[in-house]
Amino acid sequence: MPAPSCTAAALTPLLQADSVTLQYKTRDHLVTATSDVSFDIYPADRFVLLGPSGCGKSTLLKAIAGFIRPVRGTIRLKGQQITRPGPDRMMVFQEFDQLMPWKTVRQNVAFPLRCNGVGTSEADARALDVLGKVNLAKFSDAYPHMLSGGMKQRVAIARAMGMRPDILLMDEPYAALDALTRRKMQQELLELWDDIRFTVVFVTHSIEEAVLIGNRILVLSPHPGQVKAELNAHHFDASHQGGAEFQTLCGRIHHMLFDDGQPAH
Ligand SMILES: Nc1ncnc2c1ncn2[C@@H]1O[C@H](COP(=O)(O)OP(=O)(O)OP(=O)(O)O)[C@@H](O)[C@H]1O
Repeated sequence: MPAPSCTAAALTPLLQADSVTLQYKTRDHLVTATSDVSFDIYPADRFVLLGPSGCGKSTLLKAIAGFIRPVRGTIRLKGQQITRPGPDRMMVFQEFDQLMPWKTVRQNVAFPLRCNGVGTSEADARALDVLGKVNLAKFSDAYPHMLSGGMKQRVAIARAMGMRPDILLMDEPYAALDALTRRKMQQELLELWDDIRFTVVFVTHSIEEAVLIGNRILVLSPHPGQVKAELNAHHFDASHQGGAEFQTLCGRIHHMLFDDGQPAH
C-alpha cells in the first residue's frame, strides 16, 4: 500500500462533529439547542459559527469544550471522543473581567500553566513569550485594573494560548468592545494567526466579522440550529472589507439568514 501523501495528512480533520444534537433539560421543558449538526475543523482553520440569536452557537462551543455532551451524535478531537473539558481546548469567554485583579498580567497568564504542573520558571518564560506575541510584554508587571478593556482581552487570549491548546474557543469575544477597538482586535487576532497559525472556533452573530475572521463559516438556521451552509472565506482580510466581493458574500449570507423571515441580529 502506498504511504499516505502529505496532502492526505493535511486533510485529516482535527475536530469532527458528526450529527450533533444538543439539548437542555429544564424542570418543565426539553430545549433542543442544535439538531443534527455536522462539520469538520482542520488544523489552522479559523472556523466561524454564525447564526441568529438562540440558534445554539454558544451551546455548540460548550459541547466542543466538553461542558455539555451531545444527546445524539459525537464530537471528536484527534479521533478521540470529547467527554469532558481539557487543556487541549481553551475557551476565551466574552466577559472581560476574567482576570484575577490581585495578580500581575504575567502571573495571570502563568496561572493555568502552574495549575497544570508547569514549573515556576518555565511558566514565567512561556507567559512572557506569549505576552510578547500579543504585544503586551511591556505590561507584564501591570495589574489588570491598569489595562484597557481591549488589553484585558488580549491578556485573556494570551492566557489561553499559553496552554498551547489544539483549539482556541472564542464566544463573541469582541461583542462588548466599541467599534474601533473591535476592528483593532479583529486585526490583531488575524495578525496573531499569521504569526502562530493556531486553530480557532469563533462564535459571532456579525456577518462582517464572520467573513473577516473566518476562513470557513458554518451558517446555522434559527432555533434549533441546523446547518444551512458551509462557506469558504479564506481569501478575505481587512483590506477587502469594503470591496465588492466581500460585500457580495456578506449579502449572500444575509439572504440565507433572512430566508425564513428570521432576523440575524
Ligand atoms: N442553561 C440553559 N438552560 C436551558 N436552555 C438554554 C440554556 N442555555 C441556552 N439555552 C437555550 O438553548 C438555545 C440555544 O442557546 P445558545 O445560547 O447556544 O444560542 P446562541 O446562538 O449562542 O445565542 P446568542 O447569539 O444570543 O448568544 C436557546 O433557545 C436558549 O434559550
